[in-house]
Amino acid sequence: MTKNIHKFGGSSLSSAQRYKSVAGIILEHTQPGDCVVVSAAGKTTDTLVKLWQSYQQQDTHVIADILLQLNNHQIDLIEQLLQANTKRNALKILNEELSTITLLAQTGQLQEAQLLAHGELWSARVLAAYLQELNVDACVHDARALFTLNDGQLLHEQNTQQCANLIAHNKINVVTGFIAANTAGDTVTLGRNGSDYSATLLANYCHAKQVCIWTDTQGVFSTDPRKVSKAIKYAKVCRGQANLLARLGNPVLHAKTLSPLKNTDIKLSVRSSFDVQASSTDIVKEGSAKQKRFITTLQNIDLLIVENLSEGDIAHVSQLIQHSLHHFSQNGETYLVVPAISTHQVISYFEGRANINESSLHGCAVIAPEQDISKLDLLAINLLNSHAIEPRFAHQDSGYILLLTDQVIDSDILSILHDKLINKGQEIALIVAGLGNVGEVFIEQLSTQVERLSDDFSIKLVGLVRSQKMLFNPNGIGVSQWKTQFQLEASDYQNQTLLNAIDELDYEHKVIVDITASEKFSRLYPDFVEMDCHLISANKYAGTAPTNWYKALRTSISERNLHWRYNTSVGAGLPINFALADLQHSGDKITRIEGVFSGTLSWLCSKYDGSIIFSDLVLEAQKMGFTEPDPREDLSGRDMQRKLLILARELGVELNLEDISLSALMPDELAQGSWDDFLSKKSQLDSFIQEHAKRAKAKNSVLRYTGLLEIAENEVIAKVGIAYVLQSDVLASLTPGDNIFVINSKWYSDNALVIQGPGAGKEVTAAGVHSDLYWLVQNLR
Ligand SMILES: NC(=O)c1ccc[n+]([C@@H]2O[C@H](COP(=O)([O-])OP(=O)(O)OC[C@H]3O[C@@H](n4cnc5c(N)ncnc54)[C@H](O)[C@@H]3O)[C@@H](O)[C@H]2O)c1
Ligand SMILES: N[C@@H](CCO)C(=O)O
Repeated sequence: MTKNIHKFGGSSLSSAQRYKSVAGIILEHTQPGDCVVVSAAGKTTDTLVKLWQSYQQQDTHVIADILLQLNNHQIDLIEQLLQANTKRNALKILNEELSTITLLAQTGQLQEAQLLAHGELWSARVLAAYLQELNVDACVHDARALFTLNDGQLLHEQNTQQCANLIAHNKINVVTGFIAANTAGDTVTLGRNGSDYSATLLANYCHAKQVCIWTDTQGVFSTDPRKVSKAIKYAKVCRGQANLLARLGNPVLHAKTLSPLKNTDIKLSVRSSFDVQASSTDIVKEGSAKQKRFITTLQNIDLLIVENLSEGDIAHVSQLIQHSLHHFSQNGETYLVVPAISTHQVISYFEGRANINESSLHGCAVIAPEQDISKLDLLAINLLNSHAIEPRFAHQDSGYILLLTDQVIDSDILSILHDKLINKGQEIALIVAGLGNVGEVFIEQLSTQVERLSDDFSIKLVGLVRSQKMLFNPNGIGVSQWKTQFQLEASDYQNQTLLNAIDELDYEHKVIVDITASEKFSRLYPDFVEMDCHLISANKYAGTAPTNWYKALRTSISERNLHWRYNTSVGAGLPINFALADLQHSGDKITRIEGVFSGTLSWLCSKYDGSIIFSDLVLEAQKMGFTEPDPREDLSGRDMQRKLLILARELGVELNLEDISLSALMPDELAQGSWDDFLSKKSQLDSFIQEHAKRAKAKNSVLRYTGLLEIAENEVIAKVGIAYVLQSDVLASLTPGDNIFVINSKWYSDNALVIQGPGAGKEVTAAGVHSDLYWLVQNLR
């Protein structure tokens, strides 16, 4: 049974490498019976159109050149993808076909649709053959045997039957997009972007569950992401809005692509074949997704007034000019928005019923939930006016505003409009993992923060995650009663359950706040990023992961325009990362950071004077919420080593943890075993500390634990460890629990910049996580 239809466009098949990637996607995402619809490879259709034009002009030289170009491109693909007999066969057929085209061109018998059909025939054949070489049971279908039209109308019943007869249930069916046949058996095309249409038609005829359009964008965005970097990718868009978008200038989907889905449950997804891990946009039935805000631009259009415009006219004209059309009524007149290039054709079609009302217009359309339209209309006009753009024609209708102007809406204006019209009122879903010392306080402080940020965004807490249990409610969890709700409703935690729940969220933005101390949880970051989640981490594991993993994470975060904030991973709430970033942005070069970067070790060393045994102080620090869940992470120096690595990476220094030398503040053998094992041997720690304190005292010094990062031209020194500091040293009189960062740079060379203050503690850390949330939201504005 056919469950899924996958469609790959020309850009997804533009080279042998791209074919290989597509084959990889097919291997992973299809099952026997599924169909794979393909467009012509790369720019093949454009080249075939040029060939047709040259044929009409009888330009034999150009015809020969283009044929050579097509031949070379196909040979290149076949040579790189196929082997032995399959390759020889494919080359032979290609040679025969190109000879036939040459002959038909010479004898004046070339037919346009039949010529254009070659693009899809070639790509389907090569892909199917390549799949067979990979031992995939694949067959190829010429869609002219599946889709028949009579006088431009698809014969749905007949086509359903043809698909039932021909689509193989035990193979992967590779189907040519774009082409069909008429009742006489002649080739016809389904128009530009016809392959998307082929895919949804096929889904309808085969009663498939889902169509996936694999393309070169990651989905449907609030506006063109190439022009506006803050464009928001939506996880779900309902069909009504998708349809409106298609008619009002969004190039990702076309109105006719959506038509076969009407009155069906077929899900349509748009995803990137270039970034397979990126999440999709799903086009879902009305009511299954929230209404979103979009802005599209229009260029070079004419506005016609048409008498007695019927749905049949719209269908005919769209077919005629190969373009989605939008029409509306205003003051008793019916208007039709037409690409200026096609106006002449449209006017002739209407035989006197259509007149040009306005010509050579540009402009934009804002699509939004019904209740927002009036206020956005006014705001949009004011914004355009303030940039000296006076709309020549304006129309407000159900769910959209159309503003037609003399000037092109360039990316600068589009960004401003997007900021003010689309970026307001967005919803942010917050998932908080780790409800320990810091996590609890973070949630206690959350309602006041949500209120403070509510001017721009509506923030909803939708997920709470502990190591064993999780509570997830896409509509929001009551912040004040989260504990009771968690006790009553939390279910067992599993990574996949959490990932599925996040994937289903229909929010403009998703933020994972990781306040766990779990390495395992940090390993999910790439999955979160693939689902377009922003990250806030108090957890230090991702920031100190091996360089390759860390860099790959950073790359995919930046490719998706996401944010990752982790200020509390060093110095708790102290603004250390801000300061370093600021110095670097202002052209400074940091050469050295020295100090105490552990709240726990600062507190322990400053408090220890021999009157209370050291291990009791450790237990007290643990109780106060200073230590890591296992305080040996602090005592071993590992936690401070992590912080030094995070600082180094902030400064662009490529290090791994093992590059930072470390001496522990405890005997090595205490690192083994459970926390209880440690407690049973804690006297060893006490003797160890006693011994060091004695040695320090003998040198008129005190025991401290310090870190140093020194960045010279050819050398980086990075170390954390025990230090004996003179009584007169600033570190000797450090307030217990304080961190100190002594920063030297080009500008702070003799007199260092010093940042000092509490470096651990649940309140300051929770506040630091809120600061990260605040700045993340500012970045989204
Ligand atoms: N305490 C501080 O002063 C401070 C300061 C800066 C940064 N941090 C960092 O904040 C994080 C939390 O510190 P804390 O003091 O609140 O620790 P904590 O041990 O009190 O809390 C951590 C919580 O995370 C939960 N958890 C563990 N594994 C999990 C998983 N896989 N999924 C979901 N939840 C999981 C635990 O059950 C626990 O409730 C740590 O990474 C720590 O390094 C703490
Ligand atoms: N355990 C850590 C918490 C802050 O990262 C410390 O004491 O510094």
